[in-house]
Amino acid sequence: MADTGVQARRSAVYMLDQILGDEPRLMSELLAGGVLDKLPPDDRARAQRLAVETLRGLERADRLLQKHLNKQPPLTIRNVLRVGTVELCQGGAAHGVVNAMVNLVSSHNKLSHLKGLTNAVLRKIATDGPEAWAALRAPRLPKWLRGPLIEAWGPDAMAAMETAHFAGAPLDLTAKGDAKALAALVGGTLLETGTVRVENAGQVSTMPGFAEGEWWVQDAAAAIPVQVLAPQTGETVLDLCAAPGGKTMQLAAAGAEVTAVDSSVPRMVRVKENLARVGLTAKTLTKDARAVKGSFDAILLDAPCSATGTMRRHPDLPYAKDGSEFGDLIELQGELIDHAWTLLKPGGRLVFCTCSLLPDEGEVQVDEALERHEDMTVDRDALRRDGVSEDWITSEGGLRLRPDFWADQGGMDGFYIACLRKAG
Ligand SMILES: C[S@@+](CC[C@H](N)C(=O)[O-])C[C@H]1O[C@@H](n2cnc3c(N)ncnc32)[C@H](O)[C@@H]1O
Repeated sequence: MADTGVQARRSAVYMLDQILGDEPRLMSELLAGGVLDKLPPDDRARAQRLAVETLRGLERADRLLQKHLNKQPPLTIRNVLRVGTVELCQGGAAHGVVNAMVNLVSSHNKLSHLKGLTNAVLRKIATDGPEAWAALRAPRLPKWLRGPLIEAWGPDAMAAMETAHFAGAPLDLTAKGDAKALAALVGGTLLETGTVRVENAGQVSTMPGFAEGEWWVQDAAAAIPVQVLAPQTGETVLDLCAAPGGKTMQLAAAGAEVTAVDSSVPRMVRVKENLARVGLTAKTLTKDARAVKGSFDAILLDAPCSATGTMRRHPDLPYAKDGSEFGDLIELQGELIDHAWTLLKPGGRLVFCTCSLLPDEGEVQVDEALERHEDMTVDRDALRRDGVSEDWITSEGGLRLRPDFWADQGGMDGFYIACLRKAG
């Protein structure tokens, strides 16, 4: 019998039930908990793609669906309809999508009586949905996050960022060696900053050079902090908050003597696995960065943060979070900067970065750190790298990267990066 895709769709709906439910979970937590482990690899990829695409287009899907619903059905049926709507409006074959969704509902213990509704609504969407979909605005972020981001960057930038979130993200790779050779190997584009960008990539682990450890996945923006740090062969470099190790691998590939620290046991296992796959070495310490001792030539602090810069890759974040834990993270970031400063040799440099769009986790952190530390200055010259625009340099001397930058090349994650020099 032909694969009807019911299993992948059922798993996508289950993930959406969890992410959008009363006790919201992040997709990364669900995946780490093995939510898709029982599916064959193709279905796993399909389920994840369907859930991600549905979250990206959630507002559009809900707008189309509200025309056909007199009252809100239970969350699972809403998610069935949302997944079906997104598929239908993005070119899915009407017959296949509607049948799969009706089968999915028919086999549900408690909701099978809603198969008629599912059938009727999705048939209407199949008829008038695709044209209406294309005319709708790019989905907006939920208010709790939209407000602070408009305050920080203004309404036009917000709209551009929402367009970038809806567009999603290509696959970005960092080469262990020659980036030009990697671009040729994987059929990607070499960006000015040295990242290799691949459009419409398939399964990562089957791509050329993966098994040989010739590259790792890393967003173009996330590769810039290590370039700003500019590690030299033989320098002692402390990589604080290192897991899963993208920047650790960059530092080690540059020939630095790297000590990588992360407080998470399972995430540190991933650092070790990643280093082993690419054949690079670093000393690893699983502990709180605030308990680290020693003295280093250079330090990279990729602090835990809201991760709001990564929403084009993680569209679950604005739904699974509500900002309530951001205050604690902002406080921790300040503590981490202060402790890292005690570990830096005179004349050394600390690169502080976060994958956040909130100034409190970037520009404001640096402003406040400069007030606390008389021996700290900002090194603007360190930011002048190939592909890095002068326009991205902020008043206090950091680098502000946003998802709407490089829009014609596929965008980049949001990041903040600053290089802080200690007096010699
Ligand atoms: C943004 S991620 C780091 C990404 C990593 N640098 C990379 O490039 O792959 C932040 C990390 O900080 C770690 N973390 C959170 N609080 C920490 C603490 N107090 N000490 C050390 N690591 C911490 C988390 O476990 C998480 O792995």
